Amino acid sequence: MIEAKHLTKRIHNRLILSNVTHTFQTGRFYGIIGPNGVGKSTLLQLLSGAAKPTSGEVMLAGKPLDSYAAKQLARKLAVLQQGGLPPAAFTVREVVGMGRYPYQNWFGDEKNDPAVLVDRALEAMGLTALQNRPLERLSGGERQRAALAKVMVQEAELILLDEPTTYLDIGYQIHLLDTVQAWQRERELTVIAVLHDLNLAALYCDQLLVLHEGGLAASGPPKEVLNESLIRSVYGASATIVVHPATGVPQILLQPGGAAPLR
Ligand SMILES: Nc1ncnc2c1ncn2[C@@H]1O[C@H](COP(=O)(O)OP(=O)(O)OP(=O)(O)O)[C@@H](O)[C@H]1O
Repeated sequence: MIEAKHLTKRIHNRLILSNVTHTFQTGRFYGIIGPNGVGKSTLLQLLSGAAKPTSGEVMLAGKPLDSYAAKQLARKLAVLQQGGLPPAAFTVREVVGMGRYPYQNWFGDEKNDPAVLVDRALEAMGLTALQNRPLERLSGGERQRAALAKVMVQEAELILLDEPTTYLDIGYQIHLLDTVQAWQRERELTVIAVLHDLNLAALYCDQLLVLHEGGLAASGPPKEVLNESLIRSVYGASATIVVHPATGVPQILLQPGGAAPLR
């Protein structure tokens, strides 16, 4: 369980987040949604410890986040950064193997051979054939899949994903989220993902948190949270909500010409 307690974040004296409080329960899939620049990545950075709140605190398994040593924290939580991995000369296999660093000693060795784990993650992400190719010679989507494979081998119980479907075509978007969901359910992981695609968010998340004007505008299951007036007030867009015929979750049909002037 991870708790955001009264988190406030100012950047260069500008208030980005104000008094955000939420408890993320173990074994659930959360989506953080909201318009561009509202503070979704900032909230994820506060939850991962990559940034410090101006006030408030994050509690992980009942202890303040900053009481964890770096490697200890990396065994508990893994992060997929926005934009994934930079192009680099390391091979896909080497980069995915780097996800094991929290378990390695000074010499880069660990007790058990991680090769099987790396093989499994490469296979799950459809990267087996590309494993010896340097990252700099992959497409954006392939690099994004490598980034997720690296997160998988980290074997953390809390997974923070910042726009994980960026660069992916619709086939790989579904494949990636299916993989994350199967893995989350099998191991009772907690997943917190920043998602822009509200339809994907409704399909995969148990709970949605809607950020608007520095705070939580709404939170709850997609069926309770996603409605036409929320889409209009938060995004300034006109939408029609329909019920997905197979899953029963809300899906959004956008209406051309229905946008408010840019904020
Ligand atoms: N290092 C920084 N210096 C100055 N402003 C920053 C910095 N990092 C973020 N911000 C500002 O903080 C606000 C929140 O940024 P954040 O990246 O959290 O938004 P977001 O909701 O994830 O946006 P997007 O959907 O566009 O990715 C933005 O207005 C951004 O310009």
